[in-house]
Amino acid sequence: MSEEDKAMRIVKSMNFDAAHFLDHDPEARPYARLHGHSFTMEVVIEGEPDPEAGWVVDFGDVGEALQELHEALDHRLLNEVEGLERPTLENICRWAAEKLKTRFPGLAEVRVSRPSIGESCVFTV
Ligand SMILES: Nc1nc2c(c(=O)[nH]1)N=C([C@H](O)[C@H](O)COP(=O)(O)OP(=O)(O)OP(=O)(O)O)CN2
Ligand SMILES: [Zn+2]
Repeated sequence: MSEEDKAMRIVKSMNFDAAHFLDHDPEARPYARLHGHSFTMEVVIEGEPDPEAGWVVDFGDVGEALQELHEALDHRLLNEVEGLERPTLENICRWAAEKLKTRFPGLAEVRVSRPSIGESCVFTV
């Protein structure tokens, strides 16, 4: 593998706690009832490090963008967040990718997990 084939990826994460319900199948599943989780969101940005700065993207800029998402999600009822009416892990990944991809053209993945119950989704953008 040549140097050009090697990709550099940076990862930044944030945690949030939120409530939701998934009521498309209210008869069969307990999660149609309102309940909450602790979530972790990770964003992966790929690119060549800028030769002067030595970084792909400043973690400070990624942190600012994640702080905006944190504000939109933390301690919210996710079903009430615009665009997240069916708040599965899959849809939270897509929602976050839509918010981030213009600002970070190198956005490669969004991962959202519920570490305490071992569930996660990885969206390759
Ligand atoms: N593919 C997906 N499947 C499920 C999702 C999802 O986002 N993507 N989400 C859920 C619910 O959020 C559910 O609350 C997850 O909890 P569960 O797996 O049931 O685990 P818990 O520990 O919270 O539930 P207990 O019943 O207390 O064990 C379901 N599926
Ligand atoms: Zn749930």
